[in-house]
Amino acid sequence: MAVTDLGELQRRAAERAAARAGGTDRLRGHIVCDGLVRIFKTEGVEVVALQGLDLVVDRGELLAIVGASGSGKSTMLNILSGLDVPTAGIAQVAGFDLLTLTAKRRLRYRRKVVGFVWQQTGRNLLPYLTARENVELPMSLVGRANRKRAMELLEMVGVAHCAGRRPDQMSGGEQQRTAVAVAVANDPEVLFADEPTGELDEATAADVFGALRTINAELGVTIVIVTHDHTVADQVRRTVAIRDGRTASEVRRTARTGADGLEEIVSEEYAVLDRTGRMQLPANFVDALTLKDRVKLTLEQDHVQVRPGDE
Ligand SMILES: Nc1ncnc2c1ncn2[C@@H]1O[C@H](COP(=O)(O)OP(=O)(O)OP(=O)(O)O)[C@@H](O)[C@H]1O
Repeated sequence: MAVTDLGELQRRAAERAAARAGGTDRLRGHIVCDGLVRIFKTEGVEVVALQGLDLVVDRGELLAIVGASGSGKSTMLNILSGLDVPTAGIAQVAGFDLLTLTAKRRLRYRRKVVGFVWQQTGRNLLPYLTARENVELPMSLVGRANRKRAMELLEMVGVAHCAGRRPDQMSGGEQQRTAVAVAVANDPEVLFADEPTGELDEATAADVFGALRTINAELGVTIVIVTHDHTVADQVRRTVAIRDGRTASEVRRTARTGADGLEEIVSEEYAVLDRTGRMQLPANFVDALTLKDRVKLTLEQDHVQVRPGDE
């Protein structure tokens, strides 16, 4: 799918999301993490996996979260998916407070409010069911099997031709696109995808990202893709980087009309400023000027200047 479609798809996603929410004023903060802390204790040793992570995702957004191995991505996703409970902080998704969920509400949350796509295709699909039956299964779990809808969803993600095939008769990319259809079978408000393209080559991965973008635009589902693959930034409008259990920076891509009248995509890098005014400089900025220990700050009329401190 041409990346220049991104602006149009995002506009459509926002419209659908607003329709679902009952107005544009209710779009803010579909997912909210505030000062999220998760400490693991093993054999007397404490590991701080999340140390005050802040994140706000609006309704209808398609967002990627990137970070190196060990940065806390899985820990965050486990909390947001209701599998784990944070040590401290705020975690809310679609109005559900994930720190105080009862067992009953947790089940409802996991069955109806959120959908998942995992890296391992085996975790997404049952091997002895066809693609269509796989999509129908979560529907029947809530008593709403609907063959026509299952076919529509398979069509939306571009794998209608696989409806009658079992996973072992499909390619890795087709399986993951089917997994996207399964994940939205019960019309969830939020979809979490954990390394959905981790086992695929680049071209096949692009098809899966295309399927996620279409679902985002057509159904207005808020989508969070978690990955260590930085090329995902080319596939979405907003990419948030996590470092050491904190949100460190983000890249936003916006469509602009250039001087030649053609739409162009512009990428801009942002740092996340927390409530106490802390921010982290991107590693490449620090390296480029060999900044260390102390930097000199000057407040200008409309910006803040950061210089090496030893000048
Ligand atoms: N159950 C656990 N017990 C102890 N430490 C843990 C546990 N889960 C995660 N950690 C630690 O927390 C930190 C963050 O881990 P996490 O799995 O969230 O990172 P990640 O970004 O998802 O990495 P990867 O991309 O390799 O999956 C790591 O230092 C990890 O060793």
